[in-house]
Amino acid sequence: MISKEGKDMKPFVVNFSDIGIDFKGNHIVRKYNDIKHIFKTTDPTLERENPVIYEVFEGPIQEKEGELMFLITILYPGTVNGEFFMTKGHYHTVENTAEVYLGLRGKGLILCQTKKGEFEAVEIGPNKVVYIPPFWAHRTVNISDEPLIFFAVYPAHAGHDYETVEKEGFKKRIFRGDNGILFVEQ
Ligand SMILES: O=P(O)(O)OC[C@H]1O[C@H](O)[C@H](O)[C@@H](O)[C@@H]1O
Ligand SMILES: [Fe+2]
Repeated sequence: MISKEGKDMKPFVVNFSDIGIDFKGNHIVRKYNDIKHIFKTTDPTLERENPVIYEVFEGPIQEKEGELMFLITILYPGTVNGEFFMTKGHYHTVENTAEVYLGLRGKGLILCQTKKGEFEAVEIGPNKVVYIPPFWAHRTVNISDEPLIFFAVYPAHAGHDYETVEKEGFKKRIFRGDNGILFVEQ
C-alpha cells in the first residue's frame, strides 16, 4: 500500500490515461473566478460560467526533502478575450530547486523568468522534455485547441511562491493572433 509516511513507503506504480488518473494524492482544481486576476482583461461570460481552467493530480508524496513530487496537469483550451488560458505560475519557495516537464498531449509554452529579469518561453508538447532550472519562475500557457496535458516532477520540499509572481507578473502575455500567437509586453 501507498503511505504518505516516507518510512513506510514501498515502490509503487500508478496509471494514467486521457480518461482517468489513479493518483491518490491531492486534486487541485482552478476555476476561472479563482484565477481571473492573472489575465489582462475579464470576460463576463467566463465569470458567469466559471469553467475549470486547469486541474492538477499530485502523486501521494510527502512534501519533504528527499522525496520527488510528481503530477499530471490538464490545462484546458480557451482564451480570455484572446489571451490564452494559463496557470498562475510560481517560483519555488526553496529557490534552488529545479523541475522537469514531459509533454503528453496538446501544445503549449512555458514562460520562465528570473528575479534578475531574464525571460524565456519554451515549447511543451508530446515528445518534449522541458528542464526548468533552479531560480526560474514558470507558468504554462495552452496555445492549442485541445487540452494540454503534461507530467512534471520536482523536489517535494520545493514549495510554491505565488506572491512574487502576483506582484511582478510575467514579462510577456500570450495572445491568439491572426497568424498564430502574439507576445505582448505586460
Ligand atoms: O501551481 P500553479 O502555478 O497553479 O501551476 C499548476 C501546477 O503546474 C505544474 O504542474 C507544477 O509542476 C505544479 O507544481 C503546479 O501546481
Ligand atoms: Fe514548480
